[in-house]
Amino acid sequence: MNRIAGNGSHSRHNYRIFMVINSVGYIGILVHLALIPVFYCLGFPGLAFLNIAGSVLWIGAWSVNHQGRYNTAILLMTVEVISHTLLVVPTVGWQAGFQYYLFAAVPFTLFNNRFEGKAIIFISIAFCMEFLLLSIYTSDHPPNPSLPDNLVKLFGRANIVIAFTAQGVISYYFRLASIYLEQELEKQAHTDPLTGLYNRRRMLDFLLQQGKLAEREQAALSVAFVDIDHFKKINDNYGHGTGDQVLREVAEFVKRQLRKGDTLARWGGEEFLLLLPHTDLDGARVLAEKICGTVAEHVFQIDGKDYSVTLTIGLCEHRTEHPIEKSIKLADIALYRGKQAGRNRVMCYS
Ligand SMILES: Nc1nc2c(ncn2[C@@H]2O[C@H](COP(=O)(O)OP(=O)(O)OP(=O)(O)O)[C@@H](O)[C@H]2O)c(=O)[nH]1
Repeated sequence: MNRIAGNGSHSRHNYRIFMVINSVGYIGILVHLALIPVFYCLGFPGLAFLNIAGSVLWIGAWSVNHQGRYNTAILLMTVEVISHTLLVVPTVGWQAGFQYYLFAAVPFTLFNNRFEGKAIIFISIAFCMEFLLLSIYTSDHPPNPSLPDNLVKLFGRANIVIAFTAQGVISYYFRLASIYLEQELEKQAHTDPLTGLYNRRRMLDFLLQQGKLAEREQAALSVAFVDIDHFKKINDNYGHGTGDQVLREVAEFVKRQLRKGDTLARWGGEEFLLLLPHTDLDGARVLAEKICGTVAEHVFQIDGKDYSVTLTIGLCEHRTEHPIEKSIKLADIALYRGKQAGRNRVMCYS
């Protein structure tokens, strides 16, 4: 179980499971506690006792949920709903509507990630069979004669409202979970997992967008390749893990020096691409010099050891009569020339 121990908090993945059990748990506890005196006063001590047992199970489920034992909580709640409806519906009658809780129980059990495939189908069919059997054996019978008609109607309507509320709570958290997963997938498709920067695919979208915008507004736009010098040596001398960490640290360090509208992406390997809207070549050069200088002076601390790196930056101002792909190529040529000229420098394409 993926629980963050110690402070009673739950990992984001399990948070929704925790919340749905917690919310449904409050409903279950309140309803069962409220029904104890009701059934007792109506002369059904057996049903009052059943609600005491039900309350104990719901409180138990609520409590184990707070300990991070979500599957146990779901199991306790499911057992309670099945046995409770099985005993109450034949006693008070179909019209009192206690069978509606079986509808909410089906999606609820699907939250239990221990159940898969066949188990889910079996459990769903079991709920359906119970509902059908209760319908066959009780729906044609009049309500229990010891219960006043008005009370049976009140039970029937209250149970519909409560079962719908429980269903709503469960659906709401299902929805949150699926929205969260969609966002996660989208983020993963656009993000470089090592540095957390945009990946090449997303950067291409930005480049095309900004290229069109620059053309429409006749605004300046610059692109720059930022490349770590002799990065292979870092890998060879200190290992791939340190190389990864250097990549992360450099990415973070460069990102901190950018303006809000600038975009930095990992283009591949030890190479980053920088997109600078509303920036002409002079402005881009000033920024690139600053980045180059600060990185060269900075000491990166990784696992208690000091590392220094330098960058070579190849710059190009985008000309709107060309496609943006051409500017990327020209910035790459500038980078190559910078490397040839001795590295640790900014080279502009001219
Ligand atoms: N640790 C790590 N290394 C990577 C990653 N991606 C690429 N590399 C390494 O980066 C190195 C790039 O080497 P080269 O292309 O020769 O460039 P360089 O050593 O930086 O030399 P110059 O760019 O010419 O200064 C290779 O050794 C790749 O294996 C990565 O994600 N993590």
